[in-house]
Amino acid sequence: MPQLHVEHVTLTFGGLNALTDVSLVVPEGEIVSIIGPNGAGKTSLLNCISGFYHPTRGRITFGEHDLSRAAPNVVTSYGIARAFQNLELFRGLSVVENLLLARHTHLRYSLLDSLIFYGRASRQEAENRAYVERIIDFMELEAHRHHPVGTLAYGVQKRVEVARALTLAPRLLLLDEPMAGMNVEEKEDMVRFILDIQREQGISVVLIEHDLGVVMDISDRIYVLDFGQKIAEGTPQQVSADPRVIEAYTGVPGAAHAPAQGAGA
Ligand SMILES: Nc1ncnc2c1ncn2[C@@H]1O[C@H](COP(=O)(O)OP(=O)(O)OP(=O)(O)O)[C@@H](O)[C@H]1O
Repeated sequence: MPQLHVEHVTLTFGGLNALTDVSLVVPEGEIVSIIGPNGAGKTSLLNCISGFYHPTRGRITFGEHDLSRAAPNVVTSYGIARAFQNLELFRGLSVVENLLLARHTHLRYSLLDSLIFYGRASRQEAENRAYVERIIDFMELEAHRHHPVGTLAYGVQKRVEVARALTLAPRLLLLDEPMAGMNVEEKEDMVRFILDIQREQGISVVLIEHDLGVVMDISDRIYVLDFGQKIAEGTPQQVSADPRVIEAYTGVPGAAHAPAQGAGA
């Protein structure tokens, strides 16, 4: 499975550097979190990886693919899917319809294909439905499958958003604050799903999350951004003991003995 490499990426908007010389690696099958205070550049980095922004300088690769100038649909075709902070779902459509639509958009076959290769198109259609049903089972959405997404509890909608990304059969999943706005029970469920995605499906995960308790619990590796620069990286233990991280979160210089965990962002 390919690794993601972000190499010396700088992203500039007008005079502002949203990212300055940021490098990171996401090894196969690992959960890598990106944390940092508000405005640190986390979403900008995710936007660069997923093709919504292109780095001003630097390079991003996924296996043999260069993502630095790739459009979002091309990045998706390389096996990278993203679940969005603000849900990208059709609220009037049911869970099944949303997932089928996402899978169709990804695995498009033309009208001509459908006419000439009718058998192939209908077989593909049956496979799509079976695939979507497996994702529904995996994300425990059976009870909601025919409900319009807009009528579901917020925590369930976030789960559908992750399911939508999974229908693209990714090898790397980008999760932008998947637990924002959730209660404790919903967060525990989401943590379990993220761990299952990693362990059972072998999918690598890049996670942006403000709940540092969750981040410390489930990450293999953490990168810390502040004002667009990488200020620390390492295991949860290393990062939570790093004085630069504690200072970035608390604003207290040299507060080396204050616990970073639960500092909030
Ligand atoms: N499209 C844009 N145009 C101009 N500035 C932008 C744009 N996108 C992001 N920025 C700026 O880049 C900086 C980093 O923003 P970004 O949203 O990446 O931070 P973040 O760490 O994700 O913050 P948060 O935790 O609040 O979501 C901010 O100063 C932001 O205002």
